[in-house]
Amino acid sequence: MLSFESVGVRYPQAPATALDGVSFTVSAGECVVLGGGNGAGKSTVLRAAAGLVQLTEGRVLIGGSPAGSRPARSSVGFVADKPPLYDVLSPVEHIELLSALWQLPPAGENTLRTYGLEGVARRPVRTLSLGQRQRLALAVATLHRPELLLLDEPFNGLDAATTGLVRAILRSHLAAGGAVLVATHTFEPMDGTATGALRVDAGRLVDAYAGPDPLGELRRGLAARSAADEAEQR
Ligand SMILES: Nc1ncnc2c1ncn2[C@@H]1O[C@H](COP(=O)(O)OP(=O)(O)OP(=O)(O)O)[C@@H](O)[C@H]1O
Repeated sequence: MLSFESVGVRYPQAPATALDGVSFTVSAGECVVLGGGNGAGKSTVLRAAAGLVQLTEGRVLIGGSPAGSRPARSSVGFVADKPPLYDVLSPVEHIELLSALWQLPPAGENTLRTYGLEGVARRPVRTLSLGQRQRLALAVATLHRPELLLLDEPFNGLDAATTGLVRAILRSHLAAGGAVLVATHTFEPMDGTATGALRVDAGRLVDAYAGPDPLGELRRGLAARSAADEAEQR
C-alpha cells in the first residue's frame, strides 16, 4: 500500500538532509510505528507519504501511484501534529464543507457519533479542547475513507477515554484491511495494535522491527541509542 524507495529529503535552507536513503513498505492490515528522537525525521516521513514535501532522491508510492498525485491523495488520510482546522467553523461545518468540496456523500451524524463529537457539534473550533480538536482532525482526515492513515503524534494531550477511542478507530480501520503509519513518542497506546516498528535516527532508517513485540524492540533500540549518547558525553 505504501512504499518508500531510497527516499531523500532536504528542506530549503536546512543545513543537513532530513531524510537519507529511507526504504520501507507498509501493507494492508499493518500498523507501523515510527520512533526516533526529536528531529530524527519522523514527521518528514509522514509528510513525504502525504506528498507534502519535495523529494531530493528516490520515490514514494501509494498503491503504485506517486505520493501527492490525485489517486494517491484519495487513498491517504493525514493528521498532522498541528492539524489545520478553521477556528470559526464548528465540527458540523467542517464536515459539511469538506464533504461538499470533495463531493462525498453526506456523513455528518455518523461521523460525529463515531468520533464522540455530538456534544460539541455546533461550537466553533476555537472553543474546543485539544482532545476534541484531535478527534475532529481524525474525523476530517477519514471522511473520504482512505486506505492509509498517516498520524503524527495522535495521542498528544489526550485523556484515557479519548486515547481508547482513537485506538478503537485505528483497530477497526486495520480490521477492514486499512493500513496505519504513526509517528509518536508515546508507545503505550499502540501496544497490542502495532504490527511493526521503524527507528529513525538523523534522517536514516536504522532499524525495522517486525517480531511479536515490535514496540518492545523499538523501546530497547531507543534506550540503547540514548545510553550510547550519554556515554559519549561523559
Ligand atoms: N520546514 C522545515 N524547514 C527546514 N528544516 C526542517 C523543516 N521541517 C523539519 N526540518 C528539519 O528536518 C529534520 C527532521 O525534522 P522532523 O520534524 O521530521 O523530525 P521529527 O522526528 O518529527 O522530530 P520531533 O520528534 O521533534 O517532532 C530536523 O532537523 C528539522 O529541524
